[in-house]
Amino acid sequence: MNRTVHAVRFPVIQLHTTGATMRVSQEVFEKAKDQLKLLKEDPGNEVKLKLYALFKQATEGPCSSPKPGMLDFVKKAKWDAWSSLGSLSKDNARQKYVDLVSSLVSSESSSQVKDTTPDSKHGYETLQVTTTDNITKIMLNRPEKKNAITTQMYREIIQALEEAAKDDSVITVITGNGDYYCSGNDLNNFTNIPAGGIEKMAKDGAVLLENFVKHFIDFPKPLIAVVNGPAVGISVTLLGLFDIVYATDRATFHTPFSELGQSPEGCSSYMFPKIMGLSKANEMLLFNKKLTAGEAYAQGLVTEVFPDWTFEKEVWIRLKAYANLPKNSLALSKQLIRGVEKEKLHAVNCQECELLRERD
Ligand SMILES: CCC/C=C/C(=O)SCCNC(=O)CCNC(=O)[C@H](O)C(C)(C)COP(=O)([O-])OP(=O)([O-])OC[C@H]1O[C@@H](n2cnc3c(N)ncnc32)[C@H](O)[C@@H]1OP(=O)([O-])[O-]
Repeated sequence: MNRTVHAVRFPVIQLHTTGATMRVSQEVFEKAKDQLKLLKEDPGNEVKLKLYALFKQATEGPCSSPKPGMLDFVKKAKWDAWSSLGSLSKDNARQKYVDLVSSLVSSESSSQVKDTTPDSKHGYETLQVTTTDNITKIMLNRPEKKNAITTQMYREIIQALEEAAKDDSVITVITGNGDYYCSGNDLNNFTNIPAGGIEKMAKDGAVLLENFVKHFIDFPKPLIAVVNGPAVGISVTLLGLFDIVYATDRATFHTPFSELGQSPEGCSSYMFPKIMGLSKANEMLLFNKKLTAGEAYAQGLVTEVFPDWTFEKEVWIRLKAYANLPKNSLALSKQLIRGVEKEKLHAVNCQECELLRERD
Protein backbone atom coordinates (compact mmCIF):
# COMPACT_ATOMS: atom_id res chain seq x y z
CA MET A 1 0.00 0.00 0.00
CA ASN A 2 1.56 3.30 -1.02
CA ARG A 3 0.77 6.48 0.83
CA THR A 4 -1.21 9.16 -0.97
CA VAL A 5 0.73 12.35 -1.59
CA HIS A 6 -1.43 15.45 -1.68
CA ALA A 7 -0.50 17.59 -4.64
CA VAL A 8 0.06 21.22 -3.75
CA ARG A 9 0.62 23.70 -6.52
CA PHE A 10 3.15 26.37 -5.86
CA PRO A 11 3.00 29.71 -7.55
CA VAL A 12 6.38 29.07 -9.09
CA ILE A 13 7.89 25.82 -10.29
CA GLN A 14 6.21 22.58 -9.45
CA LEU A 15 8.66 20.43 -7.57
CA HIS A 16 9.47 17.00 -8.95
CA THR A 17 11.63 15.40 -6.36
CA THR A 18 9.77 12.19 -5.66
CA GLY A 19 12.58 9.76 -5.08
CA ALA A 20 15.32 9.20 -7.53
CA THR A 21 13.27 7.86 -10.40
CA MET A 22 11.11 10.72 -11.66
CA ARG A 23 12.25 12.68 -14.70
CA VAL A 24 12.07 16.43 -15.01
CA SER A 25 10.30 17.37 -18.22
CA GLN A 26 11.80 19.84 -20.69
CA GLU A 27 8.93 22.18 -19.87
CA VAL A 28 9.75 22.19 -16.14
CA PHE A 29 13.43 22.69 -16.92
CA GLU A 30 12.64 25.66 -19.20
CA LYS A 31 10.37 27.14 -16.54
CA ALA A 32 13.16 26.90 -13.99
CA LYS A 33 15.44 28.73 -16.41
CA ASP A 34 12.89 31.52 -16.75
CA GLN A 35 12.31 31.72 -13.00
CA LEU A 36 16.00 32.17 -12.44
CA LYS A 37 15.93 35.39 -14.46
CA LEU A 38 13.25 36.78 -12.14
CA LEU A 39 15.30 36.43 -8.95
CA LYS A 40 15.70 39.80 -7.30
CA GLU A 41 18.68 38.92 -5.16
CA ASP A 42 22.07 37.80 -6.41
CA PRO A 43 22.48 34.23 -5.09
CA GLY A 44 26.27 34.62 -4.85
CA ASN A 45 29.14 33.22 -6.90
CA GLU A 46 29.13 29.74 -5.40
CA VAL A 47 25.49 29.15 -6.23
CA LYS A 48 25.85 30.73 -9.65
CA LEU A 49 28.71 28.36 -10.44
CA LYS A 50 26.63 25.41 -9.29
CA LEU A 51 23.76 26.56 -11.52
CA TYR A 52 26.10 27.00 -14.45
CA ALA A 53 27.57 23.55 -13.98
CA LEU A 54 24.20 21.83 -13.62
CA PHE A 55 22.88 23.64 -16.67
CA LYS A 56 25.84 22.60 -18.81
CA GLN A 57 25.63 19.02 -17.55
CA ALA A 58 21.88 18.90 -18.17
CA THR A 59 22.17 20.23 -21.72
CA GLU A 60 25.58 18.99 -22.93
CA GLY A 61 26.47 16.13 -20.59
CA PRO A 62 29.83 15.69 -18.82
CA CYS A 63 32.50 18.33 -19.33
CA SER A 64 34.92 17.36 -22.10
CA SER A 65 36.44 20.74 -23.01
CA PRO A 66 40.14 21.36 -22.26
CA LYS A 67 41.02 22.80 -18.87
CA PRO A 68 41.53 26.62 -19.07
CA GLY A 69 44.83 28.11 -17.95
CA MET A 70 45.49 28.97 -14.29
CA LEU A 71 45.25 32.72 -14.92
CA ASP A 72 41.89 32.55 -16.64
CA PHE A 73 40.13 32.60 -13.26
CA VAL A 74 36.53 32.87 -14.37
CA LYS A 75 36.72 30.24 -17.07
CA LYS A 76 38.70 27.94 -14.76
CA ALA A 77 36.12 28.27 -11.95
CA LYS A 78 33.34 27.43 -14.40
CA TRP A 79 35.26 24.50 -15.83
CA ASP A 80 36.03 23.19 -12.31
CA ALA A 81 32.37 23.40 -11.31
CA TRP A 82 31.21 21.59 -14.43
CA SER A 83 33.92 18.91 -14.23
CA SER A 84 33.13 18.29 -10.57
CA LEU A 85 29.79 16.83 -11.66
CA GLY A 86 31.65 13.92 -13.24
CA SER A 87 29.37 11.50 -15.02
CA LEU A 88 26.11 12.75 -13.48
CA SER A 89 23.39 11.94 -16.00
CA LYS A 90 21.59 14.69 -17.92
CA ASP A 91 18.33 13.72 -16.20
CA ASN A 92 19.82 13.97 -12.73
CA ALA A 93 21.47 17.27 -13.56
CA ARG A 94 18.16 18.66 -14.78
CA GLN A 95 16.51 17.49 -11.57
CA LYS A 96 19.18 19.11 -9.41
CA TYR A 97 19.01 22.31 -11.46
CA VAL A 98 15.24 22.53 -10.98
CA ASP A 99 15.60 21.74 -7.26
CA LEU A 100 18.20 24.44 -6.80
CA VAL A 101 16.19 27.09 -8.65
CA SER A 102 13.10 26.11 -6.64
CA SER A 103 14.95 26.52 -3.38
CA LEU A 104 16.29 29.93 -4.44
CA VAL A 105 12.87 31.17 -5.48
CA SER A 106 11.32 29.80 -2.29
CA SER A 107 13.92 31.26 -0.01
CA GLU A 108 13.52 34.66 -1.67
CA SER A 109 9.76 34.60 -1.13
CA SER A 110 10.02 33.29 2.43
CA SER A 111 12.67 35.86 3.34
CA GLN A 112 10.07 38.51 2.55
CA VAL A 113 7.74 37.01 5.17
CA LYS A 114 8.25 38.29 8.70
CA ASP A 115 9.82 35.67 10.97
CA THR A 116 7.21 34.97 13.61
CA THR A 117 8.77 31.83 15.11
CA PRO A 118 7.87 31.95 18.78
CA ASP A 119 10.15 30.77 21.55
CA SER A 120 10.07 27.13 22.46
CA LYS A 121 7.29 26.27 24.91
CA HIS A 122 8.39 26.01 28.51
CA GLY A 123 8.56 22.83 30.53
CA TYR A 124 10.48 20.67 28.05
CA GLU A 125 14.08 19.66 28.58
CA THR A 126 14.52 17.11 25.84
CA LEU A 127 12.31 18.71 23.19
CA GLN A 128 11.88 22.04 21.49
CA VAL A 129 8.17 22.63 20.96
CA THR A 130 6.89 25.58 18.95
CA THR A 131 3.65 26.58 17.29
CA THR A 132 3.76 28.87 14.29
CA ASP A 133 1.92 29.18 10.97
CA ASN A 134 -0.71 26.70 12.27
CA ILE A 135 1.97 24.04 12.75
CA THR A 136 3.05 22.60 16.08
CA LYS A 137 6.59 21.39 15.68
CA ILE A 138 7.95 18.87 18.19
CA MET A 139 11.69 18.71 17.74
CA LEU A 140 13.68 15.96 19.48
CA ASN A 141 16.45 17.95 21.06
CA ARG A 142 19.35 15.80 22.21
CA PRO A 143 21.54 16.22 19.13
CA GLU A 144 24.70 15.24 21.01
CA LYS A 145 23.09 11.82 21.67
CA LYS A 146 21.62 11.58 18.18
CA ASN A 147 18.21 12.29 19.77
CA ALA A 148 18.05 8.97 21.61
CA ILE A 149 14.76 8.75 23.54
CA THR A 150 15.19 8.67 27.31
CA THR A 151 12.28 7.88 29.63
CA GLN A 152 12.00 11.62 30.25
CA MET A 153 11.78 12.22 26.51
CA TYR A 154 9.04 9.57 26.15
CA ARG A 155 7.06 11.45 28.81
CA GLU A 156 7.69 14.83 27.24
CA ILE A 157 6.62 13.61 23.80
CA ILE A 158 3.39 12.29 25.34
CA GLN A 159 2.81 15.68 26.94
CA ALA A 160 3.65 17.56 23.73
CA LEU A 161 1.24 15.38 21.73
CA GLU A 162 -1.52 15.97 24.29
CA GLU A 163 -0.99 19.72 24.08
CA ALA A 164 -0.75 19.71 20.28
CA ALA A 165 -4.00 17.75 20.06
CA LYS A 166 -5.77 20.59 21.84
CA ASP A 167 -3.97 23.69 20.56
CA ASP A 168 -4.95 25.86 17.59
CA SER A 169 -2.55 24.23 15.18
CA VAL A 170 -3.81 22.43 12.08
CA ILE A 171 -1.00 19.90 11.71
CA THR A 172 1.71 18.53 13.98
CA VAL A 173 5.24 17.75 12.91
CA ILE A 174 7.90 15.65 14.59
CA THR A 175 11.51 16.14 13.58
CA GLY A 176 15.01 15.93 15.05
CA ASN A 177 17.65 18.51 15.87
CA GLY A 178 21.12 17.95 14.38
CA ASP A 179 22.33 15.34 11.93
CA TYR A 180 20.11 12.49 13.16
CA TYR A 181 16.34 12.20 13.22
CA CYS A 182 16.56 9.81 16.16
CA SER A 183 18.75 6.91 17.32
CA GLY A 184 15.80 5.13 18.94
CA ASN A 185 15.36 4.08 22.51
CA ASP A 186 18.17 5.42 24.73
CA LEU A 187 20.16 2.31 25.54
CA ASN A 188 20.73 3.59 29.07
CA ASN A 189 17.02 3.07 29.68
CA PHE A 190 17.89 -0.61 29.98
CA THR A 191 21.01 -0.23 32.11
CA ASN A 192 19.81 2.03 34.95
CA ILE A 193 18.11 -0.59 37.09
CA PRO A 194 15.74 1.01 39.62
CA ALA A 195 15.17 -0.04 43.24
CA GLY A 196 12.41 -2.52 42.33
CA GLY A 197 14.82 -4.56 40.15
CA ILE A 198 14.72 -5.70 36.53
CA GLU A 199 11.16 -7.00 36.68
CA LYS A 200 9.79 -3.66 37.83
CA MET A 201 11.91 -1.84 35.26
CA ALA A 202 10.51 -4.06 32.49
CA LYS A 203 6.95 -3.58 33.70
CA ASP A 204 7.24 0.21 34.02
CA GLY A 205 8.99 0.36 30.65
CA ALA A 206 6.21 -1.59 28.96
CA VAL A 207 3.50 0.59 30.54
CA LEU A 208 5.28 3.77 29.41
CA LEU A 209 5.87 2.40 25.91
CA GLU A 210 2.26 1.33 25.49
CA ASN A 211 1.01 4.74 26.61
CA PHE A 212 3.54 6.45 24.33
CA VAL A 213 2.46 4.51 21.23
CA LYS A 214 -1.20 4.94 22.18
CA HIS A 215 -0.77 8.71 21.85
CA PHE A 216 0.33 8.24 18.24
CA ILE A 217 -2.57 5.90 17.46
CA ASP A 218 -5.09 8.34 18.93
CA PHE A 219 -3.54 11.59 17.72
CA PRO A 220 -6.48 13.47 16.20
CA LYS A 221 -4.77 15.81 13.71
CA PRO A 222 -2.55 15.10 10.71
CA LEU A 223 0.82 14.00 12.05
CA ILE A 224 3.86 14.45 9.85
CA ALA A 225 7.38 13.11 10.30
CA VAL A 226 10.13 15.31 8.91
CA VAL A 227 12.96 12.79 8.90
CA ASN A 228 16.03 15.04 8.79
CA GLY A 229 18.62 12.26 9.03
CA PRO A 230 19.11 8.61 9.97
CA ALA A 231 16.37 6.98 12.03
CA VAL A 232 16.78 3.93 14.26
CA GLY A 233 14.52 1.63 16.30
CA ILE A 234 11.31 3.02 17.67
CA SER A 235 11.62 6.21 15.63
CA VAL A 236 11.30 4.00 12.54
CA THR A 237 8.60 1.64 13.76
CA LEU A 238 6.35 4.55 14.66
CA LEU A 239 6.41 5.90 11.11
CA GLY A 240 3.48 3.68 10.12
CA LEU A 241 1.35 5.73 12.51
CA PHE A 242 2.22 9.05 10.87
CA ASP A 243 0.01 10.40 8.10
CA ILE A 244 2.89 11.63 5.97
CA VAL A 245 6.63 10.95 6.15
CA TYR A 246 9.05 13.29 4.39
CA ALA A 247 12.72 12.35 4.38
CA THR A 248 16.02 13.81 3.32
CA ASP A 249 17.97 11.60 0.93
CA ARG A 250 20.56 11.32 3.74
CA ALA A 251 18.10 9.44 5.96
CA THR A 252 18.34 5.71 6.61
CA PHE A 253 15.84 3.48 8.36
CA HIS A 254 17.13 0.78 10.68
CA THR A 255 15.33 -1.51 13.13
CA PRO A 256 18.05 -3.66 14.76
CA PHE A 257 15.69 -5.54 17.09
CA SER A 258 17.00 -9.06 16.56
CA GLU A 259 20.56 -7.80 17.06
CA LEU A 260 19.47 -6.35 20.40
CA GLY A 261 17.40 -9.37 21.40
CA GLN A 262 14.27 -7.21 21.24
CA SER A 263 11.05 -7.44 19.26
CA PRO A 264 9.23 -4.81 17.16
CA GLU A 265 7.01 -2.14 18.65
CA GLY A 266 5.17 1.00 17.51
CA CYS A 267 2.54 -1.22 15.80
CA SER A 268 5.16 -2.03 13.16
CA SER A 269 4.43 -5.77 13.42
CA TYR A 270 1.07 -4.95 11.86
CA MET A 271 1.68 -1.72 9.93
CA PHE A 272 4.93 -2.65 8.15
CA PRO A 273 3.57 -5.78 6.45
CA LYS A 274 0.49 -3.75 5.53
CA ILE A 275 2.54 -0.89 4.09
CA MET A 276 5.36 -2.77 2.36
CA GLY A 277 4.27 -6.40 2.13
CA LEU A 278 5.28 -9.28 4.35
CA SER A 279 8.68 -10.19 2.93
CA LYS A 280 10.04 -6.63 2.86
CA ALA A 281 8.74 -6.07 6.40
CA ASN A 282 10.46 -9.28 7.50
CA GLU A 283 13.78 -8.13 6.09
CA MET A 284 13.53 -5.04 8.28
CA LEU A 285 11.90 -6.35 11.42
CA LEU A 286 13.47 -9.82 11.61
CA PHE A 287 16.77 -9.37 9.82
CA ASN A 288 17.69 -5.77 10.69
CA LYS A 289 17.90 -4.61 7.07
CA LYS A 290 18.74 -0.91 6.98
CA LEU A 291 16.85 0.92 4.23
CA THR A 292 18.08 3.94 2.34
CA ALA A 293 15.62 6.79 1.92
CA GLY A 294 15.04 5.72 -1.68
CA GLU A 295 14.25 2.16 -0.62
CA ALA A 296 11.94 3.35 2.14
CA TYR A 297 10.13 5.48 -0.44
CA ALA A 298 9.88 2.59 -2.88
CA GLN A 299 8.37 0.46 -0.10
CA GLY A 300 5.79 3.07 0.85
CA LEU A 301 7.17 3.83 4.31
CA VAL A 302 8.22 7.30 3.18
CA THR A 303 5.92 9.62 1.25
CA GLU A 304 8.59 11.62 -0.53
CA VAL A 305 12.36 12.01 -0.50
CA PHE A 306 14.05 15.38 -0.96
CA PRO A 307 17.67 16.22 -1.73
CA ASP A 308 19.36 17.07 1.54
CA TRP A 309 20.45 20.51 0.35
CA THR A 310 16.87 21.66 -0.27
CA PHE A 311 15.10 19.39 2.26
CA GLU A 312 14.24 21.88 5.01
CA LYS A 313 13.17 24.63 2.65
CA GLU A 314 11.00 22.51 0.40
CA VAL A 315 9.36 20.58 3.20
CA TRP A 316 8.46 23.59 5.31
CA ILE A 317 7.06 25.52 2.38
CA ARG A 318 4.86 22.57 1.59
CA LEU A 319 3.80 22.06 5.21
CA LYS A 320 2.88 25.72 5.56
CA ALA A 321 0.60 25.34 2.55
CA TYR A 322 -1.01 22.23 4.08
CA ALA A 323 -1.50 24.04 7.37
CA ASN A 324 -3.66 26.64 5.63
CA LEU A 325 -6.28 24.02 4.81
CA PRO A 326 -9.42 23.91 6.98
CA LYS A 327 -8.54 22.46 10.38
CA ASN A 328 -11.73 20.55 11.09
CA SER A 329 -11.99 19.05 7.66
CA LEU A 330 -8.43 17.69 7.93
CA ALA A 331 -8.98 16.33 11.43
CA LEU A 332 -12.26 14.66 10.55
CA SER A 333 -10.86 13.13 7.38
CA LYS A 334 -7.87 11.80 9.27
CA GLN A 335 -10.12 10.26 11.89
CA LEU A 336 -12.22 8.68 9.16
CA ILE A 337 -9.13 7.15 7.52
CA ARG A 338 -7.57 5.95 10.76
CA GLY A 339 -10.73 5.18 12.72
CA VAL A 340 -11.36 1.87 10.99
CA GLU A 341 -8.08 0.48 12.31
CA LYS A 342 -7.89 2.03 15.76
CA GLU A 343 -9.15 -0.92 17.76
CA LYS A 344 -6.81 -3.24 15.91
CA LEU A 345 -3.84 -0.92 16.47
CA HIS A 346 -4.50 -0.71 20.21
CA ALA A 347 -4.60 -4.50 20.40
CA VAL A 348 -1.33 -4.79 18.43
CA ASN A 349 0.32 -2.17 20.65
CA CYS A 350 -0.75 -4.09 23.75
CA GLN A 351 0.62 -7.39 22.38
CA GLU A 352 3.93 -5.86 21.29
CA CYS A 353 4.50 -4.28 24.71
CA GLU A 354 3.57 -7.47 26.49
CA LEU A 355 6.15 -9.40 24.46
CA LEU A 356 8.82 -6.78 25.17
CA ARG A 357 8.02 -6.96 28.88
CA GLU A 358 8.35 -10.75 28.89
CA ARG A 359 11.64 -10.64 27.03
CA ASP A 360 13.34 -8.08 29.29
C1 LIG B 1 11.59 0.37 24.46
C2 LIG B 1 12.04 -0.73 23.58
C3 LIG B 1 11.80 -0.51 22.16
C4 LIG B 1 12.77 0.37 21.53
C5 LIG B 1 13.57 -0.08 20.56
C6 LIG B 1 14.61 0.70 19.94
O1 LIG B 1 14.55 1.87 19.67
S1 LIG B 1 15.96 -0.21 19.58
C7 LIG B 1 17.15 0.86 18.88
C8 LIG B 1 18.10 1.37 19.90
N1 LIG B 1 19.12 2.20 19.24
C9 LIG B 1 20.31 1.71 18.85
O2 LIG B 1 20.61 0.55 18.95
C10 LIG B 1 21.27 2.72 18.27
C11 LIG B 1 22.55 2.78 19.08
N2 LIG B 1 23.44 3.80 18.55
C12 LIG B 1 24.25 3.61 17.49
O3 LIG B 1 24.25 2.55 16.89
C13 LIG B 1 25.13 4.73 17.05
O4 LIG B 1 25.32 5.61 18.14
C14 LIG B 1 24.52 5.56 15.87
C15 LIG B 1 24.58 4.67 14.61
C16 LIG B 1 23.09 5.96 16.17
C17 LIG B 1 25.36 6.83 15.63
O5 LIG B 1 26.71 6.50 15.44
P1 LIG B 1 27.80 7.67 15.35
O6 LIG B 1 29.11 7.01 15.21
O7 LIG B 1 27.36 8.65 14.30
O8 LIG B 1 27.70 8.44 16.75
P2 LIG B 1 28.10 7.89 18.20
O9 LIG B 1 27.90 6.40 18.27
O10 LIG B 1 29.42 8.43 18.58
O11 LIG B 1 26.94 8.57 19.08
C18 LIG B 1 27.06 9.89 19.55
C19 LIG B 1 26.63 9.89 21.00
O12 LIG B 1 25.25 9.51 21.06
C20 LIG B 1 25.09 8.39 21.93
N3 LIG B 1 24.01 7.55 21.45
C21 LIG B 1 23.67 7.29 20.16
N4 LIG B 1 22.60 6.48 20.12
C22 LIG B 1 22.26 6.23 21.41
C23 LIG B 1 21.22 5.47 21.99
N5 LIG B 1 20.30 4.81 21.27
N6 LIG B 1 21.17 5.42 23.33
C24 LIG B 1 22.04 6.09 24.09
N7 LIG B 1 23.05 6.84 23.58
C25 LIG B 1 23.15 6.91 22.25
C26 LIG B 1 26.45 7.69 21.87
O13 LIG B 1 26.62 6.87 23.02
C27 LIG B 1 27.40 8.88 21.85
O14 LIG B 1 27.47 9.42 23.15
P3 LIG B 1 28.91 9.89 23.75
O15 LIG B 1 29.78 8.71 23.67
O16 LIG B 1 29.34 11.01 22.83
O17 LIG B 1 28.56 10.36 25.12
